[in-house]
Amino acid sequence: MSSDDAHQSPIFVGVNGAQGSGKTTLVSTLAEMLRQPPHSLSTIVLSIDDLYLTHDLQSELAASHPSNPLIQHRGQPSTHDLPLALSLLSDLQQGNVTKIPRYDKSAYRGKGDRVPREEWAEVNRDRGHKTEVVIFEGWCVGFRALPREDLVRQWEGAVREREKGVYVGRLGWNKLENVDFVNEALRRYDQLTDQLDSLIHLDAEDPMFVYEWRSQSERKLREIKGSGMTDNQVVDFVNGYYPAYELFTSNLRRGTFDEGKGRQLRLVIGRDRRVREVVKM
Ligand SMILES: Nc1ncnc2c1ncn2[C@@H]1O[C@H](COP(=O)(O)OP(=O)(O)OP(=O)(O)O)[C@@H](O)[C@H]1O
Repeated sequence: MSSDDAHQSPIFVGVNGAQGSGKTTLVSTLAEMLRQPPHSLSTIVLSIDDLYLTHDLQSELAASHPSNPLIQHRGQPSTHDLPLALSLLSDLQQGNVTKIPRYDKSAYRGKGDRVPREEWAEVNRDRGHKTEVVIFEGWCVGFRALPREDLVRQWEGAVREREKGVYVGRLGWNKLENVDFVNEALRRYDQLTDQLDSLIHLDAEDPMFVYEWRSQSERKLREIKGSGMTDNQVVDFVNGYYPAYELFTSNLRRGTFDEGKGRQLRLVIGRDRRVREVVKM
């Protein structure tokens, strides 16, 4: 048997957390720990943000659904390149030499575009050091679509709350067909989620923290680089994502995997991003 035949598939660890919840900090620490003795595991970090559609394909998607504000820019399920993601995961699984896509969020004045392939990093070239752990992070990694009747029930509830003036989220401001489009697109992401061996969920005690966290990072950008979103721009920006947190977080809290205990870790974090509770599921 050749050494390639003996290749063992890497372990795929998903990391889900709202924007600004501390995913990058967690995954870089985790990757570094795994690379060091006594583990000494060849570990790569993959972000779903690097798998967004190219600028051209995103523009086509937006133009083909002009009345859906949720998909006019990158972010929601449907705005990632699933065929690219699936072929990448398959290559990693098989230990093939492959390149890791990269996305530049600053291209096209912040609209973003994929970086040319020649600039992607290559992995698995060295037969003796095949990837053993893949950490796959992103704000929607591990999310599962809702059965349509649940989606409709949640959306109707949000609309009723909005009419009574007690509503704090964003879901109820959207048309059902728009959130339905995202939910149906997410169903296709099962092909990615089903390849995960385990998932770490950074679960904000209150998902509304995301507005504050984003404001903090934009304020820092303004200080360092002289440009960054104002607080009002942050509210508009996060509004575009927020319905997904409302829809898909409770499902994730129940567990993303049907089978196998001990595959999911829920870290409940407070406003200061410190862990308040650890739940092994
Ligand atoms: N455990 C923690 N305790 C306190 N602060 C933290 C913790 N983890 C991260 N932070 C801080 O929170 C901020 C956001 O962290 P980070 O960039 O890791 O989040 P993120 O989820 O990757 O954000 P984004 O989705 O916007 O890329 C950073 O300033 C980081 O230093």
